[in-house]
Parts: sequence; C-alpha cells; structure tokens
Amino acid sequence: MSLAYIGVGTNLGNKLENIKRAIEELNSLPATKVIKTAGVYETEPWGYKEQDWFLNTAVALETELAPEELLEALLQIEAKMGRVRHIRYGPRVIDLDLLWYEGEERQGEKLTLPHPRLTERAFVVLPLLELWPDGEIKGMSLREAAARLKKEQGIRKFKNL
Ligand SMILES: Nc1ncnc2c1ncn2[C@@H]1O[C@H](COP(=O)(O)OP(=O)(O)OP(=O)(O)O)[C@@H](O)[C@H]1O
Ligand SMILES: Nc1nc2c(c(=O)[nH]1)N=C(CO)CN2
Repeated sequence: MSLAYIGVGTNLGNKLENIKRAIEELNSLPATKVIKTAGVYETEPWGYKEQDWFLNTAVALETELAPEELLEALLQIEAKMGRVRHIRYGPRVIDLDLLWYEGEERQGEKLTLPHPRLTERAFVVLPLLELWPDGEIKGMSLREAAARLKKEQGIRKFKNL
C-alpha cells in the first residue's frame, strides 16, 4: 500500500456536493481507501480571475494503484462527473490533481510528481497541511508555505467534512 495525496477543486454547480461525490468516487476505486479528508476552503480563483470562487479540499488515500494508474483513475472520475476542458485554469465541475505519491518523483509528459505548482497555491497547501502537518515538498516546509500563501491569496475555511 502506498500513501498519496489528492487535491480536489470545483467552481461550477453544487460545489459541496461535487466535493462529496468526488471523495466517494475516490473511495470506490479498486484497491484504494480514503484514510483522511481535510476541511473545505473557499478560495479565490488562481490563474484565471474571471470566474467564481472555488471550493477546495485535499484527501489522503492508501492505494495499490501505481501513480500512472491513479492519475488515469482521477481523469476518469473527472470525465464521469462531467468535466469538460475549455479554458486553461478556467471553471470546472471537478478537478482532481495527484499532489504527492509516497516515494515517487518524476517529470513526465503525462505525470509530474510532486505536482509542479503545488507550493505556489494556497488552495492546495492549506488543506494539505491539515493532512500532513510536518510535510516537506522539495525542501520547502508546508507550514512555512501556508503562512506565506494565505497572506497573498484569498482563502477561508468553509467547513469541516
Ligand atoms: N501530478 C499531476 N496531477 C494531475 N495531472 C497531472 C500531474 N502531472 C501532470 N499532469 C497532467 O496535467 C494534465 C492537465 O491537467 P488539468 O487539465 O487538470 O490541468 P489544470 O487543472 O488546468 O492545471 P493544473 O495542472 O495546474 O492544476 C493532465 O491530463 C495530466 O496528464
Ligand atoms: N482557487 C482555485 N483556483 C484554481 C483552481 C482551484 O482548484 N482553486 N484550479 C484551477 C485549475 O487549474 C485553476 N485555478
């Protein structure tokens, strides 16, 4: 079993329902179990500003799926939940990112681990910190990254799941 962290985001439709459904779908993947979920945050859109605020959370899971298999499964859940890709960084029903996978670092065409933009995003770092308080990504402490990012980007706790 390997530990992995998934970032979950949504800014279309019933956002809280989308988050809950995505967590159920993750827990239903073969040889995979959700072991912990972070709180849900309301977050300012990052990258492309002319869109509604997002709800974001993060999920810890244990899985027998290899990183590429897990990414493929995330893309399938996105497709099943009706995600259509239009604008880069634009609105979406559900966005599932593979943030970190135990013991795996790589830079591939389809998959980069840890997720390349992870430590630039308050909407990723704050929920992830709840799951991994002593976390370090490429030598950067999540705690320090969170302290900096929450002053720069709009983010507030919406609810605990
Ligand atoms: N760690 C990763 N997690 C998720 N997708 C990844 C990762 N590394 C590379 N990718 C690739 O990125 C592609 C595009 O992902 P997506 O459409 O979700 O981008 P985005 O959400 O607009 O931007 P971002 O990746 O910055 O969140 C995926 O099809 C996948 O192949
Ligand atoms: N706040 C916030 N902004 C985003 C998000 C997201 O999940 N939350 N996802 C994006 C997709 O690339 C682009 N911008």
